[in-house]
Amino acid sequence: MSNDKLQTATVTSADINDIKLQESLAATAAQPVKITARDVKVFYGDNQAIHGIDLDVYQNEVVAFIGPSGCGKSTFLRCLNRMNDTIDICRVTGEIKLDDRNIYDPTLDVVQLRAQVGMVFQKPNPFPKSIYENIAYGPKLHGLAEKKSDLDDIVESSLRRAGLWNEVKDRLNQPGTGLSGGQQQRLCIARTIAVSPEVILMDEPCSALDPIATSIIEELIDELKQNFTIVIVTHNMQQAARVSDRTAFFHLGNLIEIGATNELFTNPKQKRTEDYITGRYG
Ligand SMILES: Nc1ncnc2c1ncn2[C@@H]1O[C@H](COP(=O)(O)OP(=O)(O)OP(=O)(O)O)[C@@H](O)[C@H]1O
Repeated sequence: MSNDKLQTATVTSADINDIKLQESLAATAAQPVKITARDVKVFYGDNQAIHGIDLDVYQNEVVAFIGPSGCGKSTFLRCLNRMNDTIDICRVTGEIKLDDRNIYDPTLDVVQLRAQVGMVFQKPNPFPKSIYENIAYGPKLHGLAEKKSDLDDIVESSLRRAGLWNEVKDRLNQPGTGLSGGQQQRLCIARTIAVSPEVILMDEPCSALDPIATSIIEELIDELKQNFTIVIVTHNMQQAARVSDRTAFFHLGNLIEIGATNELFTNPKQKRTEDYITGRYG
């Protein structure tokens, strides 16, 4: 929480200037809706963590979720690929659609959904396998490669797209866990990309990384949005300002405001948003 406070007070005009607002707004408006969430509520046992959220995510945009600790950012993010299913006491109501498909449809294949809507976690979590196998595992599971050469191609292209190929091409058989933290996180991004997702969810993907590794991931996010829709939870408002087209501010399980990132940071519509971004609470 104190971390929040440190970071909230210092979104500078330089950060804001980094945002290509006009481009991103035009791009966003022109894109179809990829994810539709309506009246989403989440309960952990008797405790309601999310209170009826409505939100659209457009194709090929980057949306950042910000808000104080415990406001429900991760909980809502995990709804988008049914990761909350893995928590016994968690119950989700409302409707979430990926394109036109209700992802809570009981006949839906959840493993397939999580390939379509991949996830990168706070702490890099490579499998205890080689770099090659970390990437190849998903495509093998989903039957995406018929021959070894197809698999090799997927491994190479995924590592290239995650900006890691040149650093690991000569050590593909070494353990993924032997890479640096930033490299491990890019390996996890490559692993996500390898099964051809449409959406990538990132839950504080840089919080365990140093500033250099963080800036590499942020640049990568900018490239990935050419091909993917990205939703990122971040505690770091400068990061939200740098990487996202739109920002959603959450508070106490409610979505208070969502808008173009520089609008939200420079001219928030809600008092609670303003108080948060100016560091009045964290
Ligand atoms: N597995 C769980 N079991 C029970 N309650 C949970 C669980 N995960 C989250 N919660 C509760 O749900 C609420 C929202 O938590 P969540 O982690 O989604 O917030 P957050 O905004 O992502 O927080 P942070 O920024 O600290 O990660 C909190 O009250 C939290 O205690």
